[in-house]
Amino acid sequence: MAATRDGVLEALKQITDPVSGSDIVAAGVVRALNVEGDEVRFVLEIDPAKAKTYEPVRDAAEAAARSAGAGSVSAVLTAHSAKEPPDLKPAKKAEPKGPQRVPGVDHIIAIASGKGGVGKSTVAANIACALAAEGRRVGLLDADVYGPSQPRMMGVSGRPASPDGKIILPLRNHGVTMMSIGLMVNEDQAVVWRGPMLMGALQQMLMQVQWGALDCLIVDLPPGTGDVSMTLAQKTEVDGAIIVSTPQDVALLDARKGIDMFTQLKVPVLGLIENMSTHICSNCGHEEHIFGHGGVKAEAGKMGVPLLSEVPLHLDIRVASDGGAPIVVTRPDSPQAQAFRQVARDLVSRGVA
Ligand SMILES: Nc1ncnc2c1ncn2[C@@H]1O[C@H](COP(=O)(O)OP(=O)(O)OP(=O)(O)O)[C@@H](O)[C@H]1O
Repeated sequence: MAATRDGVLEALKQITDPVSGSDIVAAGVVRALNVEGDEVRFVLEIDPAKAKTYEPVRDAAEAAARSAGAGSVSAVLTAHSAKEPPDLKPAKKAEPKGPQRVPGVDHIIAIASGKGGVGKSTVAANIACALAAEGRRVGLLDADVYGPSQPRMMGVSGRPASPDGKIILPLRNHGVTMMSIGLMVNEDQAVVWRGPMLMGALQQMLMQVQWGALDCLIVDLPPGTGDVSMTLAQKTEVDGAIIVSTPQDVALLDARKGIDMFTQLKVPVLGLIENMSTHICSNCGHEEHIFGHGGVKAEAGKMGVPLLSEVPLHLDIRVASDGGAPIVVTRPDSPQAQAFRQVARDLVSRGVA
């Protein structure tokens, strides 16, 4: 008669496992039982240290299989592995990830301000162009959803192409690769974004724009300490933040809030830039401290952050920005441009850009 799998198993169950005391099937010693016609093969998986003890068990198992109708029996003693069996369950859902790097981008520097109108975008555009002048591969992301001004300042327009509907091709001018939320909406369209839309747009501009290999990506944030700044710091590894402030008391108070926010978000504050520090008359060169002088420096000292630069209020800076080429590009050797170029050199020498 031909052996059956159940018949062989029944016969093997009559043999006691010397280690556990139960039968060798229940003890999990019998593995890979294969019955084909009158040929029976199985493995006895055992602790290798007990091989001698199991010799008679194997003989008994072979005899039992024969008694169940097997013509030829092959019973092999193998060592059970110490390794856990592979876990074939679907992989657990990934834990929420911490801040991520943008592929290809070595450093990210956020340019922030506590309040609007202090010249944050002017500073961002000039620092980006100044870094490019230092030979760095630079990107500029205009994330100022409430008033995207980089297309105007950097002299770019037109909608960015997206050949496959997923990757967005950035634009380029003055040696800077750039992308602005302003290029995705109509220029005069008041952008009323809700929190989740803001975060989605920011993520899209960071991750879906083909930035290429960059030494540094400058992010021009909206003023204040809102959703965009928080999202950027929480989702992306930001190497540092630069806070722009005018010498006015109110601007300084707000700058302090900005510094606190970045400190809480564990983003190093690289320093403060005092913009519109002194007014230099474009006619006679006379210098006037319209908003007072020394306040930002004193505040920076108190907070233990460096004052990176004091940028004067100068007509040329505004005219250049409004004309689509920052002063660092139009008059690179002017003292006004040097105020930005010095910051760029400083960032490069600190290894953050
Ligand atoms: N140092 C400066 N000298 C002369 N004009 C300046 C200077 N800095 C900025 N401006 C001008 O001030 C205006 C506001 O600057 P900018 O748009 O950079 O400010 P912002 O802080 O980015 O404003 P927003 O809050 O709207 O984003 C612009 O017209 C700009 O050209």
